[in-house]
Amino acid sequence: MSEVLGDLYSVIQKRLKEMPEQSYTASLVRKGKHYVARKVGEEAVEVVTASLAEGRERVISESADLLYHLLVLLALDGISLDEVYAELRRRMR
Ligand SMILES: N=c1c2ncn([C@@H]3O[C@H](COP(=O)(O)OP(=O)(O)OP(=O)(O)O)[C@@H](O)[C@H]3O)c2ncn1[C@@H]1O[C@H](COP(=O)(O)O)[C@@H](O)[C@H]1O
Repeated sequence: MSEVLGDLYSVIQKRLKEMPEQSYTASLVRKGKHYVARKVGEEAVEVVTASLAEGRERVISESADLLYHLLVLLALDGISLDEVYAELRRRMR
């Protein structure tokens, strides 16, 4: 699981560096950090809606969207996944 997130984060970092024309990540980031942050909020709401009313396949799909957009926001903030994992580890009891 964490390996998938780490691999995706690496791809996102590469897209931010190279900003290829056909990349969704690059097109998202060109719209600005406020736009990316708003997308994270929208995707979170979509997870909630799916969980309450749309069934497990939708929850899985919307959760993937949320994780992807969160990783883009973290990358824009220069926050590594290791920092987030370390915080989770610190809280673990
Ligand atoms: N994991 C994802 C991923 N998850 C979701 N999405 C995109 O997020 C969008 C979410 O759908 P929405 O309806 O909310 O948004 P939209 O209307 O398409 O777009 P907006 O105009 O609202 O931004 C879809 O366009 C999805 O394609 C993703 N786009 C890319 N990736 C991965 O990110 C990496 C880099 O991708 P590129 O930047 O496209 O090369 C690759 O490994 C991709 O597989």
